[in-house]
Parts: sequence; structure tokens; C-alpha cells
Amino acid sequence: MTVPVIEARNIDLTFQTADGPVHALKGVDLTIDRGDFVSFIGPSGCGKTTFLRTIAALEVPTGGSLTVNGMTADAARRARAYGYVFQAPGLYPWRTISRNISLPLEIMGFSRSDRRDRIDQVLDLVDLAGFGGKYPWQLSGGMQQRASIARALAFDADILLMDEPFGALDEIVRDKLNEALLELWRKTGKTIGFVTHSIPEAVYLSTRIVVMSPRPGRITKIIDSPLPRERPLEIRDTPEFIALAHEVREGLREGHGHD
Ligand SMILES: Nc1ncnc2c1ncn2[C@@H]1O[C@H](COP(=O)(O)OP(=O)(O)OP(=O)(O)O)[C@@H](O)[C@H]1O
Repeated sequence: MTVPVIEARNIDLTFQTADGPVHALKGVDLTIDRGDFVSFIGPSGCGKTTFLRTIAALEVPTGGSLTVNGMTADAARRARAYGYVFQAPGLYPWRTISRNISLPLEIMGFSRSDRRDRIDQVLDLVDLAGFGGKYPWQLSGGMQQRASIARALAFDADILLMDEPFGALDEIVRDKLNEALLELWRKTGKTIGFVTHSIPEAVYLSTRIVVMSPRPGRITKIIDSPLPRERPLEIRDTPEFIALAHEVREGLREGHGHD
């Protein structure tokens, strides 16, 4: 049974700037169901980050309505409905990996023993068991990004919002992290919203691909993936994968039609 987790209806968001209004989002309608893996793809400035931030109550829409787990985005944020992973790992260099993961838990008032259990559990989930005592600078970029994912997972929110988390990594590391993320998603059943610029990444990871276009930022196409949930990397060489990538590319091209 599908259970809607995020429901956006006719969302508008206009930023007032010194150069005039910027229509970052216009008429965005989207339902994300529990356990979906939804990628947002589109050219720079089409509002992908703004939409993710709106779900996370980091931006307030100027029109439309948005619910997260049946609550307002702000109530959902206070109920710790989601973890947020930024493009850069954003780990404090003077704290060990464990103590970086611990920080939000400390702020939320988790007990010391609860924090210890959760840290062990999420380090294991992102395949960093044994690295908790290291400092961020002792880890590779990919490991640091896994640590930041662990931090977002630590309080066990059922929604994970990820803004281009692997954009700065080389392709081999990115492949590995894509595989690891899929595995984690299958194991935990979380609902994931994922911003990317990469067509293969969107196609490999998602159950639904949301294609956006700029000026004003809007959804031009939503593609439901026919690929199975179990996806070895080699799936990228199959005709189904290639056809889907083609469909996304066409969607991106159509969105540019007015340029
Ligand atoms: N706080 C802000 N104030 C004014 N304009 C903003 C603000 N945040 C974003 N914008 C503008 O809103 C539009 C959408 O930006 P957004 O960052 O959501 O796009 P994006 O699709 O995530 O782009 P990218 O792929 O480059 O990250 C852009 O034109 C951007 O300049």
C-alpha cells in the first residue's frame, strides 16, 4: 500500500532580491510515498535545492501547501522527521567521527549510552565500523561523505534528504557510494529525496525521477522507474537502463525548449 509522506500542492516560492523577484519554484505538485527514492534532476538554478530546503522547512513557500508525514514542514522538522545531507560533508575537524555523529544527538538530548549505541549502529550501516575514533582529515572524501550520511541517519528519521551528496567525488568512489546508498535504502526502507546533476546516478538510484526546468523552476516530467529494486552496477549496461536514461535526457531537453 502506498502511504504519502510528502505532499506538495502548487508550491510557489519567489525570492525578493535587489535585482527583482526570482521565481525559484512555480506550481510544484508532487507526492512522495513511503519508501520511495526520488531524485530531482535539472539544470543549475531550476530550484532543486530550494525544493529540498522547502521540504525541510529551511525555506517557506510563498504559495501552495506542503505536508510532511501529515504535518506542516515546520512541525515535521521539530518532530525530527528527516535527516539532511549537504553537498559538502561539513564535519568539525576538531571532533572525531563519532563525536561529529554524536553532536545532533547531544543537542536533541539523547543519553550517553543511547548515543553510543546509535553511533555504532550507523557507523556499521555506512561501513565505517572501526573509524569512529578518527578525525575527518584522516579519512578520504568518500569516507567523510559516508560519515555525514551516518550523522543524518543517527536519530533514525524515516526521511533522508540529500542535496548532491556525491557531486564532488570521483566517479569510482561515487559508484561505490551509490551502491552503498541503495543497499542502505533497501535495508532501512527510508524515504529518500536526492538532488543530482547526473543522469546515470538518478536512473541508477531512483524509483521516481523528477525532471525540473528553470525560469521559473518547475517540474516538467515525473518518470516512474521500471527497474527492479535490486540493482547491481551492471544494470547500467542493460537496454532498460539506457532507455530510461534517454527518457530523462529527452525530458531535460524539452524543459529547455523555451530558452
Ligand atoms: N536565498 C536566496 N535568495 C535569492 N535567490 C535565491 C536564494 N536561494 C536560491 N535562489 C535562486 O533561486 C533559483 C533556484 O536556486 P536553487 O539553488 O534551488 O537551484 P538548483 O536547481 O538547486 O541549482 P544548482 O543545481 O546550481 O544547485 C536560482 O535562480 C537561485 O539563484
